[in-house]
Amino acid sequence: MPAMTTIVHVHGRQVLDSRGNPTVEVEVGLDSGAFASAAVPSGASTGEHEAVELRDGGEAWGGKAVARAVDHVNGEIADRITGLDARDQRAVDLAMIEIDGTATKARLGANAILGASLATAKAAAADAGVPLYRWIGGANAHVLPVPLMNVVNGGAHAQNSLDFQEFMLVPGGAETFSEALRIGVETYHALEALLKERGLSTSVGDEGGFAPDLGSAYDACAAILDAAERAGHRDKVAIALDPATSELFHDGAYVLERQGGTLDGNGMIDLWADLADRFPIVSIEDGLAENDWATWQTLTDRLGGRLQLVGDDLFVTNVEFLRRGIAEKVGNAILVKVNQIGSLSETLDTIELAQRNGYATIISHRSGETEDATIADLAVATNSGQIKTGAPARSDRTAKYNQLLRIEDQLGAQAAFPGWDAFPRARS
Ligand SMILES: C=C(OP(=O)(O)O)C(=O)O
Ligand SMILES: [Mg+2]
Repeated sequence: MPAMTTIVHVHGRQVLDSRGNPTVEVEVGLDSGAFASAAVPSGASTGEHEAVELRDGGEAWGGKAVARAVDHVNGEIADRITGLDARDQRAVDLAMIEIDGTATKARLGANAILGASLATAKAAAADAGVPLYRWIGGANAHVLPVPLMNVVNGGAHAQNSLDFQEFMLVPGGAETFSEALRIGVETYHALEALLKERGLSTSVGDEGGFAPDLGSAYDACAAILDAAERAGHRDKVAIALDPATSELFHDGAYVLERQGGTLDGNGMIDLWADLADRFPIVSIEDGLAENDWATWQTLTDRLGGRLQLVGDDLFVTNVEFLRRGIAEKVGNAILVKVNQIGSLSETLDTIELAQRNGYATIISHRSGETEDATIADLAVATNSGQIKTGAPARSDRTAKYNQLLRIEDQLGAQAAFPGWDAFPRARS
């Protein structure tokens, strides 16, 4: 007899993401009547080795590749997973991976597979009558993440004078998630006032952070600290950077086009060391390019004892790349983006491998997002302790922050918040 959690309905459609580009949304319905949908995010500064999404640049409605992904959801994927038990997440994910038949999900599309994968988990949670974080994480899911809030944007996410992509505020001195969020928004608002006073632009980049024409990374870090000071939170915040340097790496050199100048790998390491000497920096993501593994080793050797060094493009949420990183002592943390690998089960495998090997895990959005807040639940489910989901403004980003506020409220006294403990290397 089929279980009440048998998948009886799978339907995909196009919806818009935060950049106004079409993306995939998938609905999954179960025999019990439980029902859920999930929408898939999309990056701009994508890693070369990410799972392949079927996506066209900017062609709203009728974008041919997204339409193909949707057709695959409504055709092959629906045919294959209808009749499976939604509680068997791995079986559902493996079935889709198998019929795709490629190493990178390029045939059916990582966006088609991920939409069905996440909607399956949400439908199963709905059927069980438990929150998604509890369904995915089980009895011990209780740690709210420290938010790495991207308040100054540059690089591929903005058209300003900053070569580096993200300057994030880290309110690790808070006692709770909601206090951290309050520190974040008050500093964000103070930063806006400060930029206005200096005659700088307060228009924003893709993730809602301001995109002013600041002169350099030094000026961006100083402006964030000035804003924190003005908001009365200077003693409770630190800074995290994501320079996304794969975007800057050309012919073996790092080309800082907007600021002028070119650095080699060791020059980049010197720059990070100098910035970390001058500012309270706790984390640097993609401080070197995705294929510059040898220099990454030097970076980790030099700065890994005192900084969180995060692989995003470097590891692409993929156990194979992370295994290499662990073996070669490269990096000490991994950015986790569900659409880089394309299924929930594989994402959980990567997180588990990282946690077992002492690598910190930061659950992350993409620069192209939707109102889907699954990553908020995923952060609590895995007790990751850190989340990266943009500025505390614009509803594609606040959807995640608001979901974390709900979870904190639901957990009540059970909710834990790691604060600076989430950054053990930066504390030593
Ligand atoms: C969120 C990021 O940007 P994107 O989604 O464009 O890769 C990132 O590089 O960490
Ligand atoms: Mg990144």
